[in-house]
Amino acid sequence: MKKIIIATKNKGKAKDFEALFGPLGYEVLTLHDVADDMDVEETGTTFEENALLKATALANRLQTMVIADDSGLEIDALDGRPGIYSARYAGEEKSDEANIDKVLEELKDIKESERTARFVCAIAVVSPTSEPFTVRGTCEGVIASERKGTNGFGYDPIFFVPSENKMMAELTAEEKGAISHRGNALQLLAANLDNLVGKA
Ligand SMILES: O=P(O)(O)OP(=O)(O)OP(=O)(O)OC[C@H]1O[C@@H](n2cnc3c(O)ncnc32)[C@H](O)[C@@H]1O
Ligand SMILES: [Mg+2]
Repeated sequence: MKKIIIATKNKGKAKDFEALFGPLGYEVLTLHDVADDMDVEETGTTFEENALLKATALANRLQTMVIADDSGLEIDALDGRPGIYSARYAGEEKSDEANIDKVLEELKDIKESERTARFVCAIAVVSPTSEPFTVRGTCEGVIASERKGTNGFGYDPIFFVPSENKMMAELTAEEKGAISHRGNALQLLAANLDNLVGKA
């Protein structure tokens, strides 16, 4: 089976990637499988820079092609926050629950029509034999005032997707992949994925 290595430790993200890559015939491996000790500091100022930092560190170590995803939630009423700080918005312990609580508190006086937001996902592809590059996907939505749904991860329980009339956390991984920022970014890669990975 063809393998794709993703420089992530986020199990929710890995599940999203499995739903996206599985049907294309790929087995998904993550940092937990190939370099459990690795922890790359996300010092970039954009999603793209951070995705490149994570992918480059692992590609250098393994000397093979890897991809990384840096993603987050941009809320218009918060001037784009939490943005690249989405994972650690409520503190370094990276708690999805605390992050959601913080966002809901900050938006408590904001009316629904002004709660627009988008998920952003930058995927970096880095290989020892070709130039690194990134693609970006987005997904527009509205921040709800309370949690609903148990699928997905991160901010999915408060992210309402108008096109589906559901919260992101109410979608199956497959349904999410069809409309999500991650799915949209991957669409841009899919055409030349086999060329990038080889047929191994
Ligand atoms: O860096 P890695 O190891 O990949 O894992 P991470 O969780 O730290 O990932 P990021 O640095 O890219 O931060 C992304 C954060 O943005 C949020 N996020 C990204 N994509 C999401 C999605 O599809 N659904 C809900 N929240 C998402 C969530 O809080 C993530 O922790
Ligand atoms: Mg991270």
